[in-house]
Amino acid sequence: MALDINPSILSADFANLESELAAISSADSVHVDVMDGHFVPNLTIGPPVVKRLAEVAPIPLDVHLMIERADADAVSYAEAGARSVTFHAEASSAPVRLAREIRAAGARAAIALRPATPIEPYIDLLAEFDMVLIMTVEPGFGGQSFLDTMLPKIGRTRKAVTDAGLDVRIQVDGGITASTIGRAAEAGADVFVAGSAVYGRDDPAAAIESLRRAAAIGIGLNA
Ligand SMILES: O=C(CO)[C@H](O)[C@H](O)COP(=O)(O)O
Ligand SMILES: [Fe+2]
Repeated sequence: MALDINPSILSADFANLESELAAISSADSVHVDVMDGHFVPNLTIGPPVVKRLAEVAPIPLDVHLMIERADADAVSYAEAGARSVTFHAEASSAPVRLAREIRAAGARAAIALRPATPIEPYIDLLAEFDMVLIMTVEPGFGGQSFLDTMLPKIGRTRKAVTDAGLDVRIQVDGGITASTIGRAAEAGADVFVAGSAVYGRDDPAAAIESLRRAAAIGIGLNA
């Protein structure tokens, strides 16, 4: 099973994003947190900045939308060049239609669940998605502690994906460090977002490698 490490630029230096992207070129994708100040109490960037990031990034963009107007605005991030566009289940009134629109615009579609949102209502929709994001903190800010209480939900999601024979990635986001990533991998996650555990370190490339090793150990591989 491939294990992807996606550093979050939420913890990067926003005045030097091009060099911050170059520093994580050994990662699988760069995680871009889009916040609108309504769905979450924080405000970041929008489509024009995402478009420029896609033009200069050495690796693909994994865009995580924490926006209220997901149904209206998500497609513009696919058009801006994101490889994958993740919208929140709580923000969409028509998640199947929106996933199809994102895919039709050329990106992968993913659905995110806040900690209090169960996976069960979405199990029958999984074939419409390329990835599910299980939030392991309340969305809005970097640097929070990993919620171990999300491990059973990761496990139930892995079981549903396996039982249905689907090729759907399971991403975790929030509080991922070399100490927590193994538990998330063991529970069934295979795409790991890490902000402060990469950009909060002196050597982001070394931090990515130690996350890779710890994730592999979590699923019993000797990396
Ligand atoms: O979506 C997010 C917050 O809502 C971020 O991607 C996440 O918090 C990354 O930061 P850290 O690894 O420091 O927890
Ligand atoms: Fe995120």
